[in-house]
Amino acid sequence: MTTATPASAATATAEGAGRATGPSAEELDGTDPLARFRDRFLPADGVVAYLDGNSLGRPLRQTGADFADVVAGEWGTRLIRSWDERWLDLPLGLGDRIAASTLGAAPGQTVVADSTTVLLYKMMRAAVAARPGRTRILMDDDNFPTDRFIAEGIARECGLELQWIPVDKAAGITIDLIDEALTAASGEAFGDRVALVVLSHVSYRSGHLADVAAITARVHDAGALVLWDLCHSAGSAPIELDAWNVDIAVGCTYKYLNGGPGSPAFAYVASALQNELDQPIQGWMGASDIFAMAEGYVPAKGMRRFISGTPPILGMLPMQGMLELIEEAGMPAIRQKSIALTEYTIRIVDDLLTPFGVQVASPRDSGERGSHVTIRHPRFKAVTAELWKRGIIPDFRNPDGLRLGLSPLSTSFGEVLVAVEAIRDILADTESAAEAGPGR
Ligand SMILES: Cc1ncc(COP(=O)(O)O)c(C=O)c1O
Ligand SMILES: Nc1c(O)cccc1C(=O)C[C@H](N)C(=O)O
Repeated sequence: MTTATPASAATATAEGAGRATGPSAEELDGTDPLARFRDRFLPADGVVAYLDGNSLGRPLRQTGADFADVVAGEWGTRLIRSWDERWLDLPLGLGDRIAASTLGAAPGQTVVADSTTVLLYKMMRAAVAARPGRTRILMDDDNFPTDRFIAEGIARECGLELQWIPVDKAAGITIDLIDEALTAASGEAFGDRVALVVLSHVSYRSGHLADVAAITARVHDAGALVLWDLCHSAGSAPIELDAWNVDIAVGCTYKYLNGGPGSPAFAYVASALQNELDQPIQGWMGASDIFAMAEGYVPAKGMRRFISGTPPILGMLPMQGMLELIEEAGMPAIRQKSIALTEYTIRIVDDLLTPFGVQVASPRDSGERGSHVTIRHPRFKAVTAELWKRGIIPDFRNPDGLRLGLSPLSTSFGEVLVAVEAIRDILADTESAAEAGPGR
């Protein structure tokens, strides 16, 4: 049976908390201009607080019906004709829609295809080949494992060096760190050994938000290309790829774009660079004339060349519903809600959890923070397991980080309060159990 939605269940317990330093969860939910969107998501049985939309966004209520329509219509009735009628254009059409609503990018520069990992490989491999003679890839040492592993593989495959940028886990990636790394990679001119720099816009661990425009400009001063991983920012933080002069970006669609488990990723390549990049997985769907069945691969002009095989059309369905919500709400309002959620989270963590020795690992300045707040405590692995039993779902990241993921369109302030109060109670219980000693 489906119980109350997380938002309403959580709001009921919000009374009073946090009043000393700011509005309560109940007041914040009551005045939230985006509150109406919460009801557009499917309620989850037994879940009282879902704070993991930065790993897997929630499904929309409409998603089941959208699938049924496609199965009966485009697939079931139009059958193979749907490729000509809509599907062949979908990777680029949907890419343009993501670009307009969330990436600050003009049409013709974004494609939806493959997993994030595969697109990262294709883009990194193409980028290093476009800077012949340069021998290094630079990447921060706290980047997400898949980014690191792909770069390690490409370095091995192409005989390049992978130079790690050592990041301060709290301060994230800064312009000073980039300057130091590029200086260390200089031969005759600033950073002239570097082919490609790969960074994440929002750190999956700390939630630190990088200054993309400034860092990109610095990388360009060195004559290198930059690839930004947007997994943790697309749909939750403002992005202006064209204005920031970004070369290449890749992001997933199952977090804040709510595309569902394994939904295909997107890649952006600035127009001026597209025909210079040769991607390594040369499949027929990226060829200049798909149905010519010709001998020899000739890449399509523009973004189509980054497609390899048949695109996962069904996997592109749920995100289309979510893009409608994002278009309706607008990214400025989404960012405002994200900031309000993370500020409230930090306020009540300070109020309720610092007495237990919990530390905030995310930046305290909202201008430097994405949409999740990571808090640290040595007992958080066990605390997370207990929270999950109670229907409160954040996630744990080694060695001691509990991530509170706040999805602006689906998370309520009440959910945050319920979670933080539960963390306090569990820490208090385990502390008193420890004091009582063994045998209790
Ligand atoms: C920064 C970042 N890059 C990449 C990925 C994942 O890649 P894939 O979608 O291929 O699993 C994630 C999350 O899973 C991520 O957080
Ligand atoms: N992509 C994931 C998956 O397939 C299973 C479990 C979790 C994930 C995640 O998204 C992890 C996430 N990117 C992270 O930031 O840790």
